[in-house]
Amino acid sequence: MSQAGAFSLDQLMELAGLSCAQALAKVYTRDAYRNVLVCCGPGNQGGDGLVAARHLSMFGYQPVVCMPKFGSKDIYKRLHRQCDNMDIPTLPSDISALETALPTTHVILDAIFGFSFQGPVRAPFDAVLDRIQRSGKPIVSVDIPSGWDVEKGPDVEGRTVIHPEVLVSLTAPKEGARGFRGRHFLGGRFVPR
Ligand SMILES: NC(=O)C1=CN([C@@H]2O[C@H](COP(=O)(O)OP(=O)(O)OC[C@H]3O[C@@H](n4cnc5c(N)ncnc54)[C@H](OP(=O)(O)O)[C@@H]3O)[C@@H](O)[C@H]2O)[C@@H](O)CC1
Repeated sequence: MSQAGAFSLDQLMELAGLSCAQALAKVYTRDAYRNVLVCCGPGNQGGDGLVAARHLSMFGYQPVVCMPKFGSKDIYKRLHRQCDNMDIPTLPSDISALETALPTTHVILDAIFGFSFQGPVRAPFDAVLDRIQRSGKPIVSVDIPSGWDVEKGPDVEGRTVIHPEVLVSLTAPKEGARGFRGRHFLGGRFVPR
């Protein structure tokens, strides 16, 4: 990871979010999948999601941000302000707003939990994972699908987990994603081969 240390968190997040937006755009064309619901968690992965929303907007998509709980770091506020400045809407934090948005959503970017997630899923994200997984919409997950154990993968008893069609691993695929059989991209290439 020595080369990753040469970048600031802002730069790492920018590269990660851009990779995610590019991967989504490669699989889901703007003409057929214009409405992208960008679901963000309270950690750095949520920051990746905010960056991706900005780039998706520049690519001609119509992203909507779902961020039911804001993390405390200043960087998330700055990234969210950039989305505001680009007129990218953010849903109200209640679950009914997400339920209302899902029928008109074409594709979901799952930027909820990354490698620091540890189960079981706590509110409000338990309901968020349930609704987006049950929506039947195609999902693109960032780094590790939300709800999956970063080492052991998706088979966690009694837990709703996201089953994406596309995964964008960042820097290197995580051990838990070994069994993933969908379309798999590697983004944020900060380390040597
Ligand atoms: N590191 C890097 O260089 C870079 C990393 N990058 C990206 O960041 C990701 C890792 O980011 P991270 O470490 O901030 O944590 P992440 O997984 O987003 O979220 C943790 C948050 O979730 C929460 N939470 C946890 N468990 C929970 C539960 N059971 N139920 C409910 N909530 C739970 C918990 O919040 P809290 O408990 O404080 O409310 C905590 O704050 C990584 O996968 C990659 O995508 C890129 O930006 C490039 C640079």
